[in-house]
Amino acid sequence: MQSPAIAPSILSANFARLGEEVDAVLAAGADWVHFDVMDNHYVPNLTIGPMVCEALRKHGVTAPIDVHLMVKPVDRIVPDFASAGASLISFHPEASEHVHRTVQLIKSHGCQAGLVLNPATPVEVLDYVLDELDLVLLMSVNPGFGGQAFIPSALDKLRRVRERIERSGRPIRLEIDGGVKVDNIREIAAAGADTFVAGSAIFGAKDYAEVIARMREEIAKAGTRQA
Ligand SMILES: O=C(CO)[C@@H](O)[C@H](O)COP(=O)(O)O
Ligand SMILES: [Co+2]
Repeated sequence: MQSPAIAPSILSANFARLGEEVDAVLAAGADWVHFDVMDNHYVPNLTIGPMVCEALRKHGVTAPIDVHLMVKPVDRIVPDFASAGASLISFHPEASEHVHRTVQLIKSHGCQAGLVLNPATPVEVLDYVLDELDLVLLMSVNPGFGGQAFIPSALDKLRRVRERIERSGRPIRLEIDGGVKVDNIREIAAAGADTFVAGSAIFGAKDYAEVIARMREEIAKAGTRQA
């Protein structure tokens, strides 16, 4: 398993002060910046694009930017995000005509590639592409909005994907996204996640550092219990 990474979703940040919000959350101990891209077509919401990613890089953000594409079609926006400074680019298989080709496209632009599984997308979608991936992102809410409740069936799905990753023998990250809080992150980590997106739980708190520290403590407890 990879070392735990906490990736605050900027969907819940104050967009009027985005640069400061990202600086604050990284200073508070976050590892990555989770960047939710929505197109009002694949999902019923509209957010931010490559220009905002580039603006964060120009602002001085050096942490990995974890781009979660909820757009259809996917391929034509990939090069723009790569040039804008994305570190990882993940997409939903339902939004790509040719999943394997999109993975290769992302990697050919120098980014790490992830595939995102919606709550009702079966894990078998990974069967012929897992060996090409750097990350699997499991949605524990339906994509489109922050602040939704964690769907409990994601725990069993995490275990099933974790088994597949272990069998592959490759250092593939397993990321969970949606409804992650201090009070459920231990169970989520014990089920096999190593990368944790949290939007409302972090940006909705007064003290970002305190929430991130408590999340890390809970993740560490899951590790102790597994050992
Ligand atoms: O991709 C998405 C929603 O589609 C997420 O990244 C959310 O933004 C996570 O928000 P919380 O559930 O943690 O508030
Ligand atoms: Co997301």
